[in-house]
Amino acid sequence: MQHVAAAITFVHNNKKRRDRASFSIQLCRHSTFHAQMQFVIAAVTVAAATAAVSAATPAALTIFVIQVHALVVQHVCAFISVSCHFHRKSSSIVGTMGKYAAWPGRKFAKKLLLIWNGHIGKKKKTIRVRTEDGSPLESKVAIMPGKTRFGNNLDILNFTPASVFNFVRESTAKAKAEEVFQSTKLITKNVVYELIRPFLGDGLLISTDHKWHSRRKALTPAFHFNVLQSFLGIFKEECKKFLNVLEKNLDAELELNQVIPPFTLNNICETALGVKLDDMSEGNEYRKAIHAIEEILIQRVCNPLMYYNWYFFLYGDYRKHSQNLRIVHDLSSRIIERKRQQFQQKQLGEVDEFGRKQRYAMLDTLLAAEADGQIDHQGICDEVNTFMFEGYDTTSTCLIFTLLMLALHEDVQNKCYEEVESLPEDSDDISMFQFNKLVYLECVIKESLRMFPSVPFIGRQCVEETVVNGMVMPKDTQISIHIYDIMRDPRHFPKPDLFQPDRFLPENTVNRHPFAYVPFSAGQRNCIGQKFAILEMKVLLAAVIRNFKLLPATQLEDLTFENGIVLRTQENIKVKLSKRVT
Ligand code: HEM
Repeated sequence: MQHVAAAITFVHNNKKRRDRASFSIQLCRHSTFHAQMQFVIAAVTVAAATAAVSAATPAALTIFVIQVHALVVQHVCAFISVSCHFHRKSSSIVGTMGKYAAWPGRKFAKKLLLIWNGHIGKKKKTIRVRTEDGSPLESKVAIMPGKTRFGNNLDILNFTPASVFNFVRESTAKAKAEEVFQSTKLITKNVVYELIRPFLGDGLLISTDHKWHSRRKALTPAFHFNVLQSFLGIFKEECKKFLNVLEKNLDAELELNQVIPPFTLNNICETALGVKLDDMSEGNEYRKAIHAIEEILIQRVCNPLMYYNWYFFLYGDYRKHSQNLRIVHDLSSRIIERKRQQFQQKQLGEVDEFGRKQRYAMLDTLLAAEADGQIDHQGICDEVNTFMFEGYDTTSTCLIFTLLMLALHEDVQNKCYEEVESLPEDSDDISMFQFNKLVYLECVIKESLRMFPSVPFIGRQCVEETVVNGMVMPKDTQISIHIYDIMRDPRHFPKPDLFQPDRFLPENTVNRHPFAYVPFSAGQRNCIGQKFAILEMKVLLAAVIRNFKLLPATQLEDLTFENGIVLRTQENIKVKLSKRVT
C-alpha cells in the first residue's frame, strides 16, 4: 500500500550547515515502514513549522528556496540557472516570534528551527543575492514563480528522476555562462557533489583549491598525445572483441546499454590504469554496483531530507549504498595493488633510453608521485575511483547515443562509411594520424554530444561573494550550469532538435561563440579526458560502421530522459545490425 509522506526538508548549502539554508517541503510516496516513520516525523515538523510560520509575520515566509534563473546579458547565449537559496534566516523568524511570546508552541517551534539551522543567531544580517546596480533582481534574472505561498518549494512534489530532469530544464533561462566557466573564483563544486563524495572521495572531479590544482597539474601529462598514442593498440584490441559480440547479434535487436559499457570499462582499466580486468564478472559486478549507487544518489536528490547523512542512515538505502560502495572500492583497490606490484618490480625512470622525459599513464603517474611523497594511498584510491567512473560511463553514454543517431539517420551513416572506407584494410595499420583525419565522424560524435551530453548538468558554488552577470552572489550560493540547454540554443544551433553533424564542419564553426558548445565543460575545470574519449570513440565507431549497417529499433520519441550522474533514459536503447558486404 502506498502512503503519502510529507517531509519538511532543509537543504543546507554549506558544509557546516550554517545559515542561508534552503527550506523546502516535499511529498514523497513510499510503501515502506520508513515512509510511515517519515510521516510521523514530518507530521510533527509540518505542524510545528506551519504554526510557527502563521504565528509570525508574513516576512517569516521568506525562508524558501527560489530558483533564480539568469536572464540574457549581452552576446552569449548560454543558459545558466543560478539556484540562489533566498531566505531570511531562521534567526529572524525566531526573532519575530518574540512578539508572539504568548503562543504556546513557540518554544517547541523555536527549538525545531534551531535544530534545522545549526548555528542560528551567529550572524544577524540577511544576505541575499542582489543586483550590482541596485535594479530589481527580476530585471537581471528570471525568478521561477512559485505556485503556492511557499515559493516554488511545493512545486517539486513527488520528484522522480525524470521529473528532476524536466524541472531543471524548465527552470533554465538565458544568461552568460561564460563568466561562470571563466571565473577563477568559481571552481568549487556545489552541494550535489557531496552526495557522490562517498564514492569518488576527494578525487579530481570533486576536490578544489590547492589539492585540485596540484593533482590536475600532475595528471595532465598522463593524457598527452604520446600517451594516447600508446593506448591505440589497446583500443583496437578491445574493439575486435566488441565486433565479435556484435557478430553474434546479427539481425537481432541489440541492447546498446548492455554491450557498450564493458568495452569502455575494459579500455579505461587497461589504458589509464594499466591493468586488465581479470574476468567479465569482475566488470559486471562493478557496473551493477555503479548503477545501484547512482539510483541511490538520485533518490537523495529527489528528497532533500536525504541530504542529511543521519537521515539517510536511518531512513534511506544506506545499507545498499555501503554494500555497493564496497564492491567498487574493492575492485579499485585490487587494481591499485596489482599495479603497485608491477611498479615496484620495474621502477619507472625519469628519462627514457634516448634521454627524453618519460610520460606515464595515469596510475603510473600517481604511483611515481606516491614514491616521491606527493600523494598518499587514499589519494590514489580517490583518483582511481574518479577516473574509472568518469572514463567509463561518460564515453558509454556518448557511444550509445551516437550509434542510435547513426541508425536513425541513414544518410549520415553512409557519409561516415564513405570516410572510413578509405582507411587501411587491416585495422592494426590505422595510425593515430589517420583517426584524427576522420573529420566527418568527429562531427557526428560532436553533434551527438551536443544533443545528448553525457554530463547534462554541472554545479559550482561561491566560496566567497562573487559577481556574475551583474548579480552579486553571496558566499555559498549554489549554481547549476545546464550544459544540455546551452547546446540547444537556437541562436547558435538553429533547429537545435535536428541531428545535423555538418554544423561542426570547420567552415561552419568559424564564428561560433567559444562557450556555445561545452559538452566537456569549459575553463579551468574542463574534462581532462576529452581527447582520450574522442579517440576511443572514433576507434569503435569506425570499426562498427565498416563492418555493419545500423538499423533503427528505438525511436527518439520512445525515450524518457532522466537525471543520473550521467544522462540516462528509462528505456534501454536498441539498434539492429546487418553485416556489410564489401
Ligand atoms: C564523452 C566523454 C566525456 C564527457 C562528455 C565528459 C564530460 C566531462 C565534464 C562535463 C566534466 C566537468 C564536470 C564538472 O564540472 O562537474 C568532466 C570532468 C572530468 N572528466 Fe570527463 N568527460 C568524458 C570523458 C572522460 C574520460 C574518458 C575521462 C578519463 C579518462 C574523464 C575524466 C574526467 C575528470 C577526471 C574530470 C574532472 C576534471 C577536473 O575537475 O579537473 N572524462 N568531464
